[in-house]
Amino acid sequence: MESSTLALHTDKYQINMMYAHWINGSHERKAVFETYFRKLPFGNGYAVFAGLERIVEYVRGLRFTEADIAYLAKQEEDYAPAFLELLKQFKFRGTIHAMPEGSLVFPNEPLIRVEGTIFETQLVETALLNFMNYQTLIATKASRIKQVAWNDVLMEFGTRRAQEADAAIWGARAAYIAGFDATSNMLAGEKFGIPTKGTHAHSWVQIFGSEKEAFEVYAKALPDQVTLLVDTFDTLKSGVPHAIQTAKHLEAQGKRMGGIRLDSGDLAYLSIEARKMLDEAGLHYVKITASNDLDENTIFNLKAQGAKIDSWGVGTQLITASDQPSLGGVYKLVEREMNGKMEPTIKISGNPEKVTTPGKKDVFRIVDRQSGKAVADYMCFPNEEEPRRGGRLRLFNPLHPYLQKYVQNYDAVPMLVPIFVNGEQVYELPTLESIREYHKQQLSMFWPQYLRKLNPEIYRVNMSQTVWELKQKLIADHLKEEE
Ligand SMILES: Nc1ncnc2c1ncn2[C@@H]1O[C@H](COP(=O)(O)OP(=O)(O)OP(=O)(O)O)[C@@H](O)[C@H]1O
Ligand SMILES: O=P(O)(O)OC[C@H]1O[C@H](OP(=O)(O)OP(=O)(O)O)[C@H](O)[C@@H]1O
Ligand SMILES: O=C(O)c1cccnc1
Repeated sequence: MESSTLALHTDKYQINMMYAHWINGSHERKAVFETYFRKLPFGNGYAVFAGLERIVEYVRGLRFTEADIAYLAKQEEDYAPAFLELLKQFKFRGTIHAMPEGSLVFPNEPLIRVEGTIFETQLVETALLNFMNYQTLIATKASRIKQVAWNDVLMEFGTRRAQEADAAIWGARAAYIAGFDATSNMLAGEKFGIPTKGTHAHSWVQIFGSEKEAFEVYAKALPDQVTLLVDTFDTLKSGVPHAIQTAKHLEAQGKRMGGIRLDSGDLAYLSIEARKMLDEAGLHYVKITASNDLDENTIFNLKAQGAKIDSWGVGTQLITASDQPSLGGVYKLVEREMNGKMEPTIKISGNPEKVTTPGKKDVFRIVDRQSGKAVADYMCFPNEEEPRRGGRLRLFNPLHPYLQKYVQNYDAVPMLVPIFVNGEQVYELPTLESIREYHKQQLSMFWPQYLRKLNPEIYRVNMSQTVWELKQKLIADHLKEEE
């Protein structure tokens, strides 16, 4: 999909608010929004931030086409022609900061910060959340799978089960960021340069008179990359013996068969038996691939059972993040222009978790210089000097003040980097390979207790005393107003 056609990829209420602001004359007022999520997905200890490349493409191409304008005019008679004329001229002129893709990220810290007129900042909310929430979710799921698969080969096979084409393609990219090695989706391969891999389907075997013939024909056509699916009839009695025969024929031509794929039955038992048969035939180099509704739990269990599987094809469970199919990232107003001056703003809620943290904030990752490990993420206002100077920092939990800790001798790594400044893109999009590399480095900066899949330790995300006090003050002001 062309990014320039995405201007209407927004909720109607955004356009209505833009219109009402325009009618009211308030559309040029400045605003600052921050995106964050409140709860980590899958009970994981971290999330893997993804979606920025798509966001950059979207913002760069954000224009209303003639067709968009005509559609809006037809949709709402209320929209005045002069408003539609303004939309025709629309270009995003704001400033965006975001975490780099592949960053490990945590609840309640800004991942993207958008500054600009209320007109433009309101418009982009829906699409930004759509891209960030999906891609971050899939990258996080993929990261959990990578954790259990270690150095085995991981192939993303999800396209047929993905929630439509964009999800398949951007999901394949998110999985690759988090450590998958390849995708079966050729368009994702072409678009992003992700390595592609594939075996063959049951239909390949079924269309021939025999499994043996099917294997031979396939190996003849693709002698340098053949992985044969051995479970169409009977894995151990027919599939593996036929695959061994084909491998021997290839050997006679000086070629090596790549592997076999198991796609049903007890994958632990079958892989152990198949490995024995292959080894006995001297085919130590032939790899075993497994697929069939795999996820991090089945892979972990199969490994615990001693399965002899070298490579995993993972589809449905990954691409649909089936155990938690959405990430609840939100986009909240934290500062507004009032009488020509910027001031913090808060949203109060009956649910304490939903009370926002006012003011435009920076996020620093506090990294202990001695160990090189991350200690906490620290949110403070742009004018707060402490972390920038490397001064002694107090990390405290406002709800449990005795849980405090002082840190010094640290590096404060700014996590929100400038992407657009006054509408100009200032961020050079990294290559996918360097994003993967950066993600690996990120993982190495965390102690294992934050990374483990089951019951991970909670990593600290702290706010400065000043941020906390402002939040309390705005809550108190609000209560006074209510009296
Ligand atoms: N040894 C094992 N331990 C735990 N889970 C396994 C083991 N072997 C296979 N599985 C998983 O169990 C599930 C089996 O699903 P299912 O019963 O649908 O497969 P099947 O009947 O073998 O094959 P088919 O897909 O042809 O129906 C899959 O998710 C598979 O990955
Ligand atoms: O199981 P997933 O993790 O989604 O991996 C992709 C699956 O897609 C293919 O089968 P297909 O879906 O065509 O049929 P099947 O599942 O009935 O074998 C393949 O054989 C895998 O089993
Ligand atoms: O290449 C494969 O084996 C493959 C690709 C997509 C889905 N299932 C299997």
